[in-house]
Amino acid sequence: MTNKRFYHIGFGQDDLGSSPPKIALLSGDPERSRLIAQTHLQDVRLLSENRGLNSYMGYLLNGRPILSATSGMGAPSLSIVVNELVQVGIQQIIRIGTCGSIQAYVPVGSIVISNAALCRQGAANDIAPVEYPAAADPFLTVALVQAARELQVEHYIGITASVDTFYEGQERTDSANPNLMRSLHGITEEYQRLNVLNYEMECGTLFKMAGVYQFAAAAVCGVVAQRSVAEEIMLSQKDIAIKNAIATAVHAAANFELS
Ligand SMILES: O=P(O)(O)O[C@H]1O[C@H](CO)[C@@H](O)[C@H]1O
Ligand SMILES: O=c1cc[nH]c(=O)[nH]1
Repeated sequence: MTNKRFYHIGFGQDDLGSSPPKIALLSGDPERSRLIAQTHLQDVRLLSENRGLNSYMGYLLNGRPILSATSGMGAPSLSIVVNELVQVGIQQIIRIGTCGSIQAYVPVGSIVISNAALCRQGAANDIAPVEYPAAADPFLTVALVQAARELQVEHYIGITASVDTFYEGQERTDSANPNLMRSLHGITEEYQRLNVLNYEMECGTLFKMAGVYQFAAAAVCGVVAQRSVAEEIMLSQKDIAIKNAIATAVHAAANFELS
């Protein structure tokens, strides 16, 4: 054990006690990390609030120790947090995110469980070659699917497009930049035809890191936008989408057989 406190996440192994967690729930939004800790964990302890990367330690109902941590938005921030989480002993990471559906049959409010990612992310290229697969851990992913079934949460399993920008990279034109590069015009339709389910901004890099670092990663995202209809976030259904994603991930984390 080392008492090193990691520069970005703001805590170290010594802060995790004698039975440290091996599994982490990782949200983009610090408010989501707090919500998870407050509503789903027992004996919660705030570990750090450094740079908005809030981290909490607590216990699931079955007594399993767990972290609720924050990646921030996008792959560069996620890559720093994940690197440091692995250094404090984390071996399984479930990303709990939000996403935009690009398939008409995947509605707002439902969840997407990613079995792999189309990784169009610069940070991932510092970790592995562009051709390196961005694949979710099959066992952790099955645990998510099982959890969604048991909780009767409407869920879809498939490929997620992970990109670096919310606006240009996801072909949004109703923004400060209406001048999309030619290469991005029609990209959403192309992905639809390739059976990609959704857009978000972290899974691809997370999955590649898992392959290289040898930890298990999976992802569940609540659908908060329906891109076949509109560019906007459907705020009226954001809370239910997130609630569904959190409940599914927490259930899976409790039932997953730890190595
Ligand atoms: O809700 P989170 O987990 O942040 O995930 C999604 O939301 C952010 C964009 O709004 C990006 O980080 C994207 O991946
Ligand atoms: O459309 C969306 C919604 C959430 N997160 C994204 O990256 N895109």
